Amino acid sequence: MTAYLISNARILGGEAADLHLDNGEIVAVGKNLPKPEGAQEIDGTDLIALPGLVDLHTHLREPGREDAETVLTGTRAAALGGFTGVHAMANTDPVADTAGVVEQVWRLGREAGYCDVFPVGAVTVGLKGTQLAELGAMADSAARVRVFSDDGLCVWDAALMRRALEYVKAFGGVIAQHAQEPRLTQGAQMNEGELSGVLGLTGWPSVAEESIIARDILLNAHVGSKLHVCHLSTKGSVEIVRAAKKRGLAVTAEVTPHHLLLTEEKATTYNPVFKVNPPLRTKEDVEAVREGLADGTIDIVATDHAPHPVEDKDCEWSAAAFGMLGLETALSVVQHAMVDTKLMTWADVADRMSFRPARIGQLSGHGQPLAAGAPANLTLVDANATRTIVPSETASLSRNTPFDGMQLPGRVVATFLRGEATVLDGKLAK
Ligand SMILES: NC(=O)N[C@@H](CC(=O)O)C(=O)O
Ligand SMILES: [Zn+2]
Ligand SMILES: [Zn+2]
Repeated sequence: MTAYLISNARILGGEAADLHLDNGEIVAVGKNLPKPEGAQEIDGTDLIALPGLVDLHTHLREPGREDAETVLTGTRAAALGGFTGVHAMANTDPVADTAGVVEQVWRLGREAGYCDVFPVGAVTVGLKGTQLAELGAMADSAARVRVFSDDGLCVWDAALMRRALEYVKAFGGVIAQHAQEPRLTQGAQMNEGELSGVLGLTGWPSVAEESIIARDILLNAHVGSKLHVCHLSTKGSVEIVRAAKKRGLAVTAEVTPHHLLLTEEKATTYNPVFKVNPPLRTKEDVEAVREGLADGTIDIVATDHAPHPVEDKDCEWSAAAFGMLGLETALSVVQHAMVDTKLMTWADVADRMSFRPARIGQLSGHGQPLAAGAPANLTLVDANATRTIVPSETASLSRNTPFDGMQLPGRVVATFLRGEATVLDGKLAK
């Protein structure tokens, strides 16, 4: 295995230091480290060293929709985005609701070798919302599942949600809820408001999200388990989570890069690339989720990378699939929305995109400080670079990025997974 000496990189955007990687670990971090024999040198001057990013919410589509994405292509996109660990959502075909399927996804990740893949287990059999899946068997499998979600669909039955929370408590698992009251969002196409009226698209009220979040926080307080809120998107949701945390109630929450940057006005284009679940909201909501992420009310950024093939997006708005790509643009969007606006530091970025998601996912080898003895999972970022997003340049099998043509700051220069380069010079290294 190649050893690396990365010289003069700014650790978490702070002071510059050298990093010596060997045998899958960070051997040393310090000033003027001697060059170890045979080590490959990387000039880290002006680059920021971050712990390998961890995504709690990725759709890799395999098994079942290999026309949209595979574990291989999705983890290549992840590595290019600076990630060393991704949680693969369960809404595949077959659904990841058994030990067999989660082990298959986990193994495909190991074989691909670009990024560790941590399968999320379905909460209910077939995502049907009626019967609990084999949560314990998935937890005990080789994939060691700790995060469970019916994402794409809400576990709307309160009794079932309660039982799921109770069940995972035994092994410290977490239920990640896609908070969407289904009766309030029937046929919904975009955010509910003045604009949805003007455009003639069925609206998706904020309260459909907020009512489930409030209910689940109370349910979880009753059970004493772990609740995580997926892709929170409204000002009201931020306020509910903030109030709950103030009361000492256990809840964690995520926001996507696109909800930190884009607003419902994108729907005026009628271009379904902007159609997503939950929908893009208002400027006021964007400000609130930014503030919530900055003050720690929202724990993490999660991409909700949701690849869809051209035929599911190249159609009229109401017929198109919900979802956007996110892995390769996440860090740039967060830099643009949060760092360049001075709302967060790079240390905060490390916290929200690596330390905390790893903690919520209960990963031992990821989300650790860049210090001697830690697994060498890290990424080097050139924050001074700018790039124009070109859909055809993605490593993903799909092209549905909402940032097409946008100029965004920052570029991932290198990514290391247990000391092995997955990305070098901004390109896949293997
Ligand atoms: N976010 C989306 O719009 N779509 C996701 C499902 C989801 O995250 O709810 C998908 O699987 O395509
Ligand atoms: Zn979802
Ligand atoms: Zn999702």
